[in-house]
Amino acid sequence: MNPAGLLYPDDPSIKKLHEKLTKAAQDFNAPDYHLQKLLSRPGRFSDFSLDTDGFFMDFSRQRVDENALSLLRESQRLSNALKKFSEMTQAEIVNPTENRAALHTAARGTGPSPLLYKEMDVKAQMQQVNEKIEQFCASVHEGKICSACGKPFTQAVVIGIGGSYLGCEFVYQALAGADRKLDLFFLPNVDIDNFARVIESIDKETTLWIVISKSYTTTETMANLNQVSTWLNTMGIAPKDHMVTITAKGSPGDDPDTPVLASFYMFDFIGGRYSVSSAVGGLPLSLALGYDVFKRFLNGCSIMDTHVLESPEEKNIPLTAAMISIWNILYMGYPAQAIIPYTSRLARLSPHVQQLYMESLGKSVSATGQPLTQPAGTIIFGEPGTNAQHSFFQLAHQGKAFPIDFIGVKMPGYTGLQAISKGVTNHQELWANLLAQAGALALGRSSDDPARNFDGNRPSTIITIDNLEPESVGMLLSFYEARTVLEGFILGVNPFDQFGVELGKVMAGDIRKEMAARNQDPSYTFACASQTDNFYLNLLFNKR
Ligand SMILES: O=P(O)(O)OC[C@H]1O[C@H](O)[C@H](O)[C@@H](O)[C@@H]1O
Repeated sequence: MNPAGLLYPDDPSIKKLHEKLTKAAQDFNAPDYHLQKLLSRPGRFSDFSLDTDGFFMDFSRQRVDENALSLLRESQRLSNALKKFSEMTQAEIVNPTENRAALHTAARGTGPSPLLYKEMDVKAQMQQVNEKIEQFCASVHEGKICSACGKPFTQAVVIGIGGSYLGCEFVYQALAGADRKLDLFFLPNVDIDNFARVIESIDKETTLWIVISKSYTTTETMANLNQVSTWLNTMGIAPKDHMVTITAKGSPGDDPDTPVLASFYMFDFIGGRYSVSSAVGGLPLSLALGYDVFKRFLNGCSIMDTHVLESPEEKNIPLTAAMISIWNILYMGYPAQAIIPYTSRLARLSPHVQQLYMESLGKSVSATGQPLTQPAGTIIFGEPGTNAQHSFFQLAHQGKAFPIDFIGVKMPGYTGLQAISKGVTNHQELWANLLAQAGALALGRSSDDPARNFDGNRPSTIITIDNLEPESVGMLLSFYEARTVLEGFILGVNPFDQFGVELGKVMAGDIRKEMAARNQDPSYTFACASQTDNFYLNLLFNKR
């Protein structure tokens, strides 16, 4: 696989293109390139918006023009990004540092059938897992599988962290309406107050615990598993009667000698942050919302995957979003990107994309280990609108500028009684604000009073989806996944490894040993800890 990309220009044509893009960005310093001017050009809106199957993206308020876009498309071609995306769906090794394929797209049926990888029929294996999920959930919903005291399960708690919870939590919050079958809670953090909050919210007699960990070695998840098991035992409930596991084949959790109600496989060729369409999302979402809802969600993901595979460059929505993101980071110099969904049901989208994007693209070397010309990635953050407007939008309008993805939903989830305030419904008020913010950021407004002056020229994209049905949410999730992967391929980095998270874990292990030694021997003085750690360990143990 050719790893060359904009940040690893191991190719004279890419080097040259990088220079052209740098020069093209300089044009935007001229007054004629202010968004006020760009937006008044005929055809700006229609030429700078795309749609597919109810998913609409308007990038007319991004600081790009045809010249910049055509250069960015060249970067796609020189790095073979779309070709690599297609190879990814066909089980090619796109994760070279771990010598693995990345087959999250196969989990929703995208790619050839049969799809062979390391002598395994990937889709058939996934189908088996999904059938098991369907049967298990039906038995729980019918009360055939029930709690130790014979009552039906009414709640479930996911014990998992990072990719083993964030995507699932996002989709659950997006889709959970009044007709949910079970309430879902999440226990990601090793923080004991996370545990305390969960047990305050559940009925211990009717709660199913879902342990999700690909490696089954993640410290936080294992500590929480131990905490929950110890707690259940003291309540007289055998953990095995209230627990299921989702883990990789051959992990320490894939152990027939430690029985649980049921266990489901996740696969090593699907990374945690890409895993919500596997059993990681499949089991909790099917328990909470029904297996049919999960299938419809997968269908939405697949519609977007197919759009990426089949659309030409100029019509390809995730590709265009990836190119604009690269443009904003590398050439326009913006320090961060915000995701602002105008619906509280998408409140956990930005935390999910934070992991998806920052863990995938926060790299300092190319896919083959060569130093990059500059570190890759950017900071992603976000809150739902209009809340965000009343918190950090001052900075967006007059302080350091950053591009924003505004996300609007045509139909809200709640369709009951809607009061009218100032002549509009709450949902319409939400939309009035979304449109106003994108307009105000782009156009600005001049004032003689410098404190009240708005320069404008601040970029944003508006994305709209039809509703909060599973298909629409699936398309949104898959859009951000594809955007992230394509961005990685264009830059020349590996979007599927995450070695950057390891050092902190190793150092936590050393500190943990110091703590354990003190727990064993109260006179132990943290002999092996650094001067600084010594201070904090004394603080913790002496509770000063
Ligand atoms: O599923 P697990 O093996 O428990 O991993 C959970 C998470 O922890 C790791 O540190 C990684 O940073 C994440 O990518 C991963 O999703």
